[in-house]
Amino acid sequence: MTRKIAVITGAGQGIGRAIAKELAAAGFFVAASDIIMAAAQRTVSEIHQQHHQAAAYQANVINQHDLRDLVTQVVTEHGRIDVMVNDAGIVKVGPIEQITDKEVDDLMAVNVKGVLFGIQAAAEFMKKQAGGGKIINAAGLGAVEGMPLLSAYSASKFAVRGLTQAAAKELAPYHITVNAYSPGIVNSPLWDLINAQVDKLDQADRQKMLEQFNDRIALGRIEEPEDAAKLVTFLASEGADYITGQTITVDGGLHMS
Ligand SMILES: NC(=O)c1ccc[n+]([C@@H]2O[C@H](COP(=O)([O-])OP(=O)(O)OC[C@H]3O[C@@H](n4cnc5c(N)ncnc54)[C@H](O)[C@@H]3O)[C@@H](O)[C@H]2O)c1
Repeated sequence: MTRKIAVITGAGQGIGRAIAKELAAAGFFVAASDIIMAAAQRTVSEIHQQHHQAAAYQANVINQHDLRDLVTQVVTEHGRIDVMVNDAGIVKVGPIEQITDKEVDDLMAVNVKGVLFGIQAAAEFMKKQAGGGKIINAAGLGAVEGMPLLSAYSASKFAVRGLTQAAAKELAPYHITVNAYSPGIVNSPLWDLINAQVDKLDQADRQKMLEQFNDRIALGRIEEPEDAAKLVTFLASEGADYITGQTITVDGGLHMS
């Protein structure tokens, strides 16, 4: 059987890195991309140390042509693309009245346009190949529940749900499934960044922020990147062939639908 090919954005650290390693361990060739090439290369070294297959690529997801070039290069080198994981994302914490025009633009560019451009780049090739493909997007708690002090971030993640549903309907005739994974509070550099931003808030806002998370994780522990990566690996597998348009929560019971 030929090896399946997976492309991952934001693979340099955190959840994206865990996804890259899990998919490689599951037998995929992994194209690990990140805006920071050295970070993508570190992930690839770790995959090679485990005797699995991967290569590093540089791509900034806010640029449509970067994602087109990335997927084109992978398809040129490996003949196809079976899975596209649009993981890259950023966050901004703060009171709604203080969010700047630029911060909103940055959030929307990475979290929304980055996912849209990734879907476009993958769909172009998946439509033409036998067997279609699987597109998997990063959502998050902010995609299922609007959160105070994370308003623009929540808006960007709600948009990912909308994109996931629209693309799933549009691409279904081509045997392409589109789903999203929705982690909770993950032990990753992004969460460290949220904590650093929370520390700068005034006392009342800090309290508001912490109350929405504290004691809410039913399983009683913070999420590890591997917890989310295992869901993505399932969504990338044949076991998920009949699942599309879904935003699936993996958060230890933080949000219950
Ligand atoms: N950490 C959490 O608690 C959490 C919770 C829910 C959802 N998420 C989502 O999961 C995804 C990954 O989160 P994480 O915690 O691993 O974040 P992270 O900050 O640890 O890692 C994100 C990676 O994306 C890369 N990146 C950032 N901007 C980019 C760009 N423009 N182009 C390409 N790469 C870029 C970074 O270099 C980094 O390697 C994000 O979409 C995030 O919103 C995270």
